[in-house]
Amino acid sequence: MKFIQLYGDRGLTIVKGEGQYVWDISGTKYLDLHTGIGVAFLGHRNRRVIEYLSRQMENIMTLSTSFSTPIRDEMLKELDPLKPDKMDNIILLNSGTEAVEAALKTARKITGRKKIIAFKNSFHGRTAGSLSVTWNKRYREPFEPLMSPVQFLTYNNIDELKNIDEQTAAVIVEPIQGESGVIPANEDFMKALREQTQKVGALLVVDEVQTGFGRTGKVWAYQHYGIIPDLLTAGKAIGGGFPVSALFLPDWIAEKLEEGDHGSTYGGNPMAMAAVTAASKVLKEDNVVEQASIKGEIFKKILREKLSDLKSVREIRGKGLMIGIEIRFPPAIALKVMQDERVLALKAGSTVIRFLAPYMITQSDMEEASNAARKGIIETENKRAIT
Ligand SMILES: Cc1ncc(COP(=O)(O)O)c(C=O)c1O
Repeated sequence: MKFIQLYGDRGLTIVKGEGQYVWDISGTKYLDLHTGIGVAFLGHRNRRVIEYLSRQMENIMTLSTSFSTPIRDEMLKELDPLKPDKMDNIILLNSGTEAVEAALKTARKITGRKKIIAFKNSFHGRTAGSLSVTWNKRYREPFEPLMSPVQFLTYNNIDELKNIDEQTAAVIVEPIQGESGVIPANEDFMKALREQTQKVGALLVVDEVQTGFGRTGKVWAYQHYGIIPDLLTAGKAIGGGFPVSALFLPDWIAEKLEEGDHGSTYGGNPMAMAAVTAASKVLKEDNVVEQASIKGEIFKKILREKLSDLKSVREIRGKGLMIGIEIRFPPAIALKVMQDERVLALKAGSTVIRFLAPYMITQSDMEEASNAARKGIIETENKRAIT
């Protein structure tokens, strides 16, 4: 049997993770700012998550949501203070792309309209619906025709928002575009987007699969913008390492959904609910959101101190602990050098080194990551013969 490699192979065999670190098979320790593409924001093997998952495993591991079970009530109670504004309802699924599918289907059903608007450079997943609203043609075109009509507008361009009209069911937006290069939305743009969607009766879906659950220094990244969306998708960090995603909805939308409108065999399984319960407790008890905000500023400052003199560094940006270093070249060489220096990071877009750091990252970790990035970028410059 062979394993089909659909992601680039990093050439490492990892055998253990703890907090912000992972170890390879030879016992070498790495600072992990890759975190399974942003999943381990609460650290590897978070104690609370292990405690809740272990306890749940002793009771029951699988149960259809047709049956109630105590962990569901506990999860709802723990999530309540964290829920997005006015969104009292949740549908649990298993991956980010599934949450996006659920959002798009819900928008079409609620509005009775077909057209979806997304943005250039967006990434929302790789199943048919979410792929339809993902910008990169390389991911999308081999599988067309997909869901339609879909129109892509320019991110952060207020003029183009006039394309959102009475035919539009929903607009889906990442508050910070993650996969395409850690690109934050502007506040004016998000406000205008909220205004225009409200004006024409289109739903505003914020895709917070990557930005959500504290990473950007707010529980939800839309909270940086003084707006309230209609639907919110979450994934990655919300299960503390366990695969789970969610669609959050307000009453007025949830009331219109009926049995059979959506579903998933594994969605809302007891293990996932135990994981979300534990993750929600950690977020509150450990002041994760505040830590992400403060540490993000420190990390950016250290990165700027260590990297700003390099000719190929264009910008260091991001919110909280979602940080990108834009360079003038593809980041592959730099990422390899960093890995050799025992720091794992990931690429975003075609020229960005991305850090999705866990909240327990320390200042000395940040120094180490910045030093590794410096070495990686200098090596890239040398190989490209920049003077
Ligand atoms: C904003 C956003 N939406 C959706 C997805 C898809 O999530 P998943 O890979 O869990 O399906 C991602 C994954 O990176 C993402 O960043």
